[in-house]
Amino acid sequence: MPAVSDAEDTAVRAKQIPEAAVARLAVYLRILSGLAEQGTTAVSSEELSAAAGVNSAKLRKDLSYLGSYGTRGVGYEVQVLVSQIERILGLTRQHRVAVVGIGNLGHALANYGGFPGRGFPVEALFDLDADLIGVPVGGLPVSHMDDIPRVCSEREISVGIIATPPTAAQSVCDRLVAGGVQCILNFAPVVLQVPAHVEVRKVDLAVELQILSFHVARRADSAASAGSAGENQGNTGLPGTGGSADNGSTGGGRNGAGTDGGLGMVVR
Ligand SMILES: NC(=O)c1ccc[n+]([C@@H]2O[C@H](COP(=O)([O-])OP(=O)(O)OC[C@H]3O[C@@H](n4cnc5c(N)ncnc54)[C@H](O)[C@@H]3O)[C@@H](O)[C@H]2O)c1
Repeated sequence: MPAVSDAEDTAVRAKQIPEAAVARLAVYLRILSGLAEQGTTAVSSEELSAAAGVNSAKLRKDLSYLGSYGTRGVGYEVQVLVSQIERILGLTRQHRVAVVGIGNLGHALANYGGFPGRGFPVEALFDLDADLIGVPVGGLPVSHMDDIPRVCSEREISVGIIATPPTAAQSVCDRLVAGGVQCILNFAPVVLQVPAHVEVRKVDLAVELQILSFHVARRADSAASAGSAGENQGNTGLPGTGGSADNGSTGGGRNGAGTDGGLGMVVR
């Protein structure tokens, strides 16, 4: 039987990982990278799960998708885990990013210094406002949106961030795809049509707020019903049942690595 290569093994494992676990792996990676920078060489599942805000059983399950089970009494080797997560998330190479729509949000994204260190250098900015073209934002001059296909192709951009009004988003998306962009992060509140080989993630902050609202309402309802049950049953004032440990979607502590890994992302 032919030997299975590392790349094939990673591809097989990657297919088995649920979307929610992928988001949590990104959170573990951020924590582990911080530990590695501090010179920490090993971490226990309890330490890592507490830092990520998930329970340790879920953490161990997530890491088992990588084939990583840790060593009893020692825990996980930080650097090994970093490499495994980077490989499964496809972070062993840089992903060049273009931001389209350099308004309020686009300015913030272009000026944010946290992307390059995580493997996502911002290499191109686009808008159609004549006052913005050629003006540097975050050290990079803004190009005209008509140049998206050419510039993205020349600079080998693989991720496009759309921060335009919703009416412009599809035409911007089409230009990004024409320029060879394979992943699109869409902040505009609109559903995009893309070819099958292109991945889209939609960031809808209003949806996130509505989910938070749902949990606050559910907590209040649970507290009210626990209160009335307490009155009826001579309850001694034990805490109500409101607010499960989950964040209401697919796992993680309320403040920790839930579906969106704390990134506020929702799949289109
Ligand atoms: N600002 C926020 O906090 C926020 C939060 C959530 C979602 N959003 C969404 O993000 C998007 C951007 O929001 P904003 O507040 O930055 O808007 P904005 O109006 O400040 O900026 C939009 C920018 O897009 C440019 N633009 C318009 N048409 C374009 C085109 N065809 N090609 C290239 N650029 C084009 C405009 O010139 C402008 O510079 C909107 O869809 C908004 O709904 C914004």
